[in-house]
Amino acid sequence: MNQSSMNIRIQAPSPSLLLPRAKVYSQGICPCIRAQLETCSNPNPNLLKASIVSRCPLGWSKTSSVFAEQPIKHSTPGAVVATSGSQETSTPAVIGNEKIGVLLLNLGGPETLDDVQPFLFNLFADPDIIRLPRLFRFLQKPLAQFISVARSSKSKEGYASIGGGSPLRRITDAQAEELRKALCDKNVPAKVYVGMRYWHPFTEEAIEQIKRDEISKLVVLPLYPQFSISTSGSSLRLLESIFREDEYLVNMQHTVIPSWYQREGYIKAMADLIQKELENFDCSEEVMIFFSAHGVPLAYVEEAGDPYKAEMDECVDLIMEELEKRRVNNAYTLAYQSRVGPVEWLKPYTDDTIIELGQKGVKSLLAVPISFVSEHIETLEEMDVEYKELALKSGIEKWGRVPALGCEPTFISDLADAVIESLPYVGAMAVSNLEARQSLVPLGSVEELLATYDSQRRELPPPVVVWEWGWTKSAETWNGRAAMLAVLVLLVLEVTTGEGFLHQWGILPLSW
Ligand SMILES: C=CC1=C(C)c2cc3[nH]c(cc4nc(cc5[nH]c(cc1n2)c(C)c5CCC(=O)O)C(CCC(=O)O)=C4C)c(C)c3C=C
Ligand SMILES: [Fe+2]
Repeated sequence: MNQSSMNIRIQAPSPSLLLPRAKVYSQGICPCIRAQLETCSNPNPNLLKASIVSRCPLGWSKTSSVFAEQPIKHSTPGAVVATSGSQETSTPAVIGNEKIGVLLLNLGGPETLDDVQPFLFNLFADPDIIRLPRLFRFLQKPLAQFISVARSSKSKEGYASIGGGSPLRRITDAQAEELRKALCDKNVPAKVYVGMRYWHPFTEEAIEQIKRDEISKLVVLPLYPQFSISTSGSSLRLLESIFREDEYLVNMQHTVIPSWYQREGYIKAMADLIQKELENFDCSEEVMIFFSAHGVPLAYVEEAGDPYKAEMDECVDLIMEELEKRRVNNAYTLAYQSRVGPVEWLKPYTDDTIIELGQKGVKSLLAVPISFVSEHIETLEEMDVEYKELALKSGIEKWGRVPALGCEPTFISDLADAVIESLPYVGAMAVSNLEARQSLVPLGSVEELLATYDSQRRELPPPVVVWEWGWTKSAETWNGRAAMLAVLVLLVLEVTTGEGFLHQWGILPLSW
């Protein structure tokens, strides 16, 4: 299922989070569809706009006109009453009667080595990372405990080598502050919050602060350029469950930006970084530009319909088009890194590709981390140490790496524009008045979005070792499941008691 097919689904609004489609506000409206829209009787023209724009045969892209027809009612320059400061202390930003908030969603990372195992537990306890068959959902936490304990020594080594913890919180906080300043400069004072999925500050903590600050309009912005069920999808699902159960939140005006990899500012910022890094090579035109994205298990894409790969391919094409406009015509390739466990992940794998490129005689490689906008363990350790070493062993003579975007000003300014452009789309989950509901455009929901990609929410082949022993498609029988259950119970007992026949026989893996 690709992005276009997602957009053409026009459904009755469900009482849920409101999702403007990223393409609507990033690409504007092309002349060839304007006529169609004018005659369109669809009650929710923005969804139609989005679908047509994404397939526009003219390849027409961004103009600033798309929202000119729908002025931001609450954004009155000069009506600024207060600006925001840090998450804990400041007065929320107010425009007119509205207090605007932006919630940045991210993964989170362990800040110390002691945090590594509980962080991994949170990650593996997420049903969007390991989705168990309904019958075995009760095993999610014991299994997460088992895997996190088994994997933590390997992970700790990685975090130790990058200074004893993840830099993610520090960088995300800095991005939040820069975004706040950029919004303020654009006359949209807002308070910016950080909500992490697996470590502090948890999404729940950010939401509590948002309530304390009495934010009245919230823009939810996952810090992942491309959408994946396992990243933005997981955070949005969590957020939706929090919203559904909370009287204040259910009535709060909000909107979500599900992905933004195609925004002009982001693409230009990536192209700037690549161009700058190419200058460090003697023969820059001979350098292979090597995009390396975090992988996901293949089943996410092939069975659950995760748009991640399609969005990644499109993102790389857009960056290369931008570079070509600047007369940078280097060869390029895309591969996927950081797989966990033995199931098949998106291919080609980064390590295999590096070896192949070396065999083909490529001498200079510029690695570009593409799925994430901060430095993290997988750029600082996996790319800068492991892949560099592999490349040099494989015959590549010169290795370079593009830094992650971090607080790069063009990028932050574009995020601020994305927030501002989404403001006309805010609406509440629980709008009882039908007329009011229809004025909220476009109406969508996390459920709708996820359902489009991940319609039956089937179990996914989990990315960890345990599953290889039996929870494969062919083993979806009662017998297979019963056998797995027995194995799992034994494993859980082994981990919790530290004793058992697997330890005695040396069968229990030492690391994951
Ligand atoms: C777009 C980015 C990411 C996708 C997609 C993603 C999927 C995914 N990840 C795991 C397992 C692990 N991820 C870990 C760390 C980690 N993952 C991402 C991003 C994506 N993950 C980031 C930025 C980080 C690093 C955070 C930091 O601390 O700096 C880890 C822990 C590290 C390790 O032990 O290797 C695991 C485990 C799965 C299974 C998955 C898809 C199903
Ligand atoms: Fe990951």
